[in-house]
Amino acid sequence: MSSIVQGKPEYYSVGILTVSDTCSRDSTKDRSGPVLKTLFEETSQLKKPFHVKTKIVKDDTFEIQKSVKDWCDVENLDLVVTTGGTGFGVRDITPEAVQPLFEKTCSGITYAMIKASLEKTEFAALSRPVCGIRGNTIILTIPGSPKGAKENVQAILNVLPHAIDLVRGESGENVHAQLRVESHECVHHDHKHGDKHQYLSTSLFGPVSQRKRKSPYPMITVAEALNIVAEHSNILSPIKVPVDENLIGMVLAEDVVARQPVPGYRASILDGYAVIANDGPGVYPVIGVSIANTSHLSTNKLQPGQIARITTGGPVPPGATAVVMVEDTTLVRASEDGLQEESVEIHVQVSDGANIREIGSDTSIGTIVARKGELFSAVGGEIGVLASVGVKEVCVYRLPVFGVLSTGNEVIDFKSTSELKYGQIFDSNRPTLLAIAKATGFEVKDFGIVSDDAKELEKRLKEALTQVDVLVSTGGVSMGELDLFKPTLQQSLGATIHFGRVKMKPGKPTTFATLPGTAGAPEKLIFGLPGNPASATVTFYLFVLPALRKLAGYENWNSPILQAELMDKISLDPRPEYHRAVISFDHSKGKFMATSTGHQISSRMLSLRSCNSLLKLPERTDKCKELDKGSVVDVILIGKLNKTLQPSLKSKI
Ligand SMILES: Nc1nc2c(c(=O)[nH]1)N[C@H]1C(S)=C(S)[C@@H](COP(=O)(O)OP(=O)(O)OC[C@H]3O[C@@H](n4cnc5c(N)ncnc54)[C@H](O)[C@@H]3O)O[C@H]1N2
Ligand code: MOO
Ligand SMILES: [Mg+2]
Repeated sequence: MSSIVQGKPEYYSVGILTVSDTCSRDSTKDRSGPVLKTLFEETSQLKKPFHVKTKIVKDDTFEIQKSVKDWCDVENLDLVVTTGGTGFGVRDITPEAVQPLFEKTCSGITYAMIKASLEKTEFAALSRPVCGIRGNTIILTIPGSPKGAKENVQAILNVLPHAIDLVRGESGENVHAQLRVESHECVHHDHKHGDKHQYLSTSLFGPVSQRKRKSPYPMITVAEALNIVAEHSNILSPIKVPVDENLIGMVLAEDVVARQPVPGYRASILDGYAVIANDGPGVYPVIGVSIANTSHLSTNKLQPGQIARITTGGPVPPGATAVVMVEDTTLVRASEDGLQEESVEIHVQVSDGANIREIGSDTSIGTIVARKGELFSAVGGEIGVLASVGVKEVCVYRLPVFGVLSTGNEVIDFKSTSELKYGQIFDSNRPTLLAIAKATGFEVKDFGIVSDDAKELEKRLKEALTQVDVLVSTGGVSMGELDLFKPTLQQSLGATIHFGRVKMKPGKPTTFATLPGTAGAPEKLIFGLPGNPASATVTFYLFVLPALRKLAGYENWNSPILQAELMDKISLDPRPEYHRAVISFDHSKGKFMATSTGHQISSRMLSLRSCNSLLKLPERTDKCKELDKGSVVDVILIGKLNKTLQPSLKSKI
């Protein structure tokens, strides 16, 4: 079987890094970045297209180095161009920050740029560009003025493609070989079924024989990954919405002040008689009625020696100073028809104000009834508070909309067929993530299943990204030749991948990227979760859900952590493990108890059945290979506490 498909890479990837304190504060001030972007993009019509991404950093050595290193080491861009910070100013440190990152210097390119600039102005002598190579990336540091920047790049534009080809390791022979293979259609035959899959992917991102055999993504810790996600999960802008049950799960973006008191009138707390407390016990005529709606108020101001019938919530008639409950009275005389009370005996002495809710005694005018940052919890009380003071609309942070997408040639919608062909598998990730969205109250859009085809994937990702704030894809993020998610993000979408591997089990190849929003829209967050079902679910809870909560303005965006005692011993994994478990509060012991959902292989969907928590287990060491029964571990609560556990239950879960 010839599965090797050749094809020259279709893009030159370029990162333009604007280095400027001013532009980092206000990106609209950046002129050289956009000028360079246009220059490269226009040039792309001449040869292979340049795919350009841009970023702005402060005049800060660490920030400059981090961005350049990410683009070289993680994203493997072909070219990194910094603009700014190459002059004689005190804050100009770009050459000093970048030069230590070079593995080779490119004095010819530096010379060509300076020479071209000097031909325009002698002040070009005051620029200090340095150019070099790191890994497979060429790095140029050029001036910050749009004119100077453009001249510098124009001076070397013709030689750049060839320079990049050489740095990529493409000898002339190689290029010819690629051209030869490109003229053939490259088709892989599935022997079992005779299906044809065109491996367009590999022709976009290079032949499988030249794939990386080590992941270029450093393995970062979960804490580091969470920090990166949090850094990019910026609260969305506020919107005005009606006060109703749809507010559940939203966070207030303003303080809300009561503009009317509760109660708005002096209200009775009991069913009984409005009295003048000083009158004391005795027999009194019932001169009127007040039931809980002013339209039924039929009493004038009470005079001493008079009482009025009243219901709970009824307005206390003027002149009355207290209410006596009906149980503390007896009927003395009824009307002739026997239907009405004419006089009643009051048996008790009450004090002034007894059983009356004064105006504003529950909520006075001017009280802050809800604070900015407050969450409309599932308990619902906050909505009732607003309704009680007649607030009809409030400003809340917009809830993020996220999209869900499964990838994989073998992944089949379980609703589309009941019979799988050899090698196929039902898509369990999408239904799981859609269900989590429902349970957590976030709006989700379903973008279906995409085959392992780079062009299809690119199309679907682009389409999805126009409709969502956060995109969650599963599958295709590891080391296989059809794992196209990362290269598609980087090379076709121009997204920045912030991490591509996390030290955790399950979820090692978890990927997080961002794409700048257009026309002032917020940055789009993109999560590439591993295809294995347990990995996709765990990483959604660990990384995506907190991000959604943070975008929605939650102050506590992480899932709650409890401590629980293990009901059985558990072997440890070489990676820190997020072990699916059921926890329950044991009232006799006064603590949470935890039991495993069984075999934890990442493909086993059943490890999530009944699961309400993830045990945070440490990585295995020579000293500690397992945790004994009775050990206490941190537990991330992801579900409800609705099970009572006995040890014997474990095998039945
Ligand atoms: N050489 C290496 N191979 C793998 C590594 C590695 O480090 N080096 N990592 C392994 C780990 S860990 C994981 S996790 C998986 C992640 O795989 P991908 O994200 O690339 O996902 P796929 O290859 O597309 O699929 C993996 C697995 O999951 C099944 N799958 C995919 N999507 C779904 C779905 N929607 N519903 C149900 N099942 C799904 C798919 O059929 C595969 O069996 O990579 C390891 N490999
Ligand atoms: O890290 Mo992978 O998610 O184990 O199976
Ligand atoms: Mg894979």
